[in-house]
Amino acid sequence: MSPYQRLNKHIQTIEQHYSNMPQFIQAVNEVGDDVARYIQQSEQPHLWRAFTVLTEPDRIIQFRVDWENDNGEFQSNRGYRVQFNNTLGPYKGGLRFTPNTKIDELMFLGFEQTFKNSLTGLPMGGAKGGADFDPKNCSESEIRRFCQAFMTQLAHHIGPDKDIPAGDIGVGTREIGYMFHQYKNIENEFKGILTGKHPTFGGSCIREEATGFGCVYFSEHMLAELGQNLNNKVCCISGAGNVALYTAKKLLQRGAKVITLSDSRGVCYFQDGLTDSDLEKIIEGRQQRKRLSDIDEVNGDYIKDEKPWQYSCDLVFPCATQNEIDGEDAAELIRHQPLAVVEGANMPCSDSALDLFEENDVLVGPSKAVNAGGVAVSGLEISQNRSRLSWEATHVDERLQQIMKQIHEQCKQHGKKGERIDYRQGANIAAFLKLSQALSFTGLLAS
Ligand SMILES: NC(=O)C1=CN([C@@H]2O[C@H](COP(=O)(O)OP(=O)(O)OC[C@H]3O[C@@H](n4cnc5c(N)ncnc54)[C@H](OP(=O)(O)O)[C@@H]3O)[C@@H](O)[C@H]2O)C=CC1
Ligand SMILES: O=C(O)CCC(=O)C(=O)O
Repeated sequence: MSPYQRLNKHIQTIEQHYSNMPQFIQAVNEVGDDVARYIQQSEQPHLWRAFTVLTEPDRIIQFRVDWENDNGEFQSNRGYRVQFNNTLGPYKGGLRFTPNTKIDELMFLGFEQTFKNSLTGLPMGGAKGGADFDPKNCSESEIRRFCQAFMTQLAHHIGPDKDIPAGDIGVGTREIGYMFHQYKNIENEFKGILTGKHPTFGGSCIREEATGFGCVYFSEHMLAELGQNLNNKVCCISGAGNVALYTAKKLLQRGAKVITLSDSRGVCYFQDGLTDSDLEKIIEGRQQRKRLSDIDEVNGDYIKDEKPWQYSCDLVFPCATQNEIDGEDAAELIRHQPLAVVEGANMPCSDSALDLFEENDVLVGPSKAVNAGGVAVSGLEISQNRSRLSWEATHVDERLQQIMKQIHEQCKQHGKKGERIDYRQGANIAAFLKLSQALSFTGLLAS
């Protein structure tokens, strides 16, 4: 059997074994296509074994989270941590609190995180976790009690040399603060067991902004390859959370025009462009846990049940959630011939959307490269915690810019297809080669 056939057989095994995990299979297939082609073209058959290791999680942890609501009633939720792969360093990746959080989602995110973290060049393995908890329907005290109960269980499984979680959807600086405090209470130790902490107690400057800022830095490198820049570019952003808002902030600083933000209920359209003052109000509203539709006095029109993909724009920044651009949305976007889709969220484009973008020559910046700035600054937070230092914001931002530049370089190096750069292939192969090289020294690849 050729290595290519063995690899395909392995993908089939994954599809059978994890048949109830469509998002995980989607992510594995997406990387697997590029890896299989690379193995065949480079005639390095031994590498297929690395892919089999990298597609099985090291560990899946599930626990019950019991917490008390404001009526004094006990509630139970499911908490998870998928420790996907620690070849390059301690497990690292965010925690997500949404009512729909399930293992499938965390498996795909842990798998992607392993590849993403490898691209940063920092010593971090990949993981993802969370709970099927809905902070939107809870009071602040209930959220705090949930975070404490969640950490009481998670604390058994994490540590500065073991696994260092951070935030993701539904988990921001405030929730990280509640969980960090609980860990201290349990262990009586001030340890860097979470990143995304507030800078007053060990968090890194710029971590909150890092994912969004990093997306924009990456998009600037993509545009530079086309001899263009961000000035006056019309941009559609989805989402109105951490990634979306700091993407918007940096885009405004660069002279771009942002015409949309959105949430799970609709889109806010800014015909004349989002202003700094609109953005400040939205960031403030978010801190008060307000919905986008409830934030008054901004110059945008909120349109219920609509997505941002109907508007003509130069750049598309999906920054909300996975598979938020399906084939139909992609067809709608293509009508306006955008220059690029820059994936701020993890895996925001469905397979059919990606196929359509490729057929129509729309560049796609893949999430594992584009949004790696967040986890990269988390990596810098770990370094600061280890050395008991706090770096200035300008220093962290410079490091972030360097890291995004070198991620773009890796995509370019491994993604060249004639005159064009296939960023997805570039990111997948660069990450795979780094991981497989490290794995080759562990003895696990011996055949
Ligand atoms: N935070 C980080 O540092 C990083 C985040 N990411 C990824 O970026 C994406 C956004 O995360 P983040 O900004 O942190 O999360 P937040 O919780 O801060 O914001 C999420 C935003 O997305 C919207 N949203 C969530 N689900 C849906 C949906 N099904 N349809 C439409 N909109 C939706 C939310 O709207 P609503 O309020 O209505 O639910 C909200 O506006 C995720 O894919 C995450 O994994 C990637 C790298 C790092
Ligand atoms: O900062 C981190 O550790 C997590 C970031 C994250 O969850 C992601 O990159 O998707």
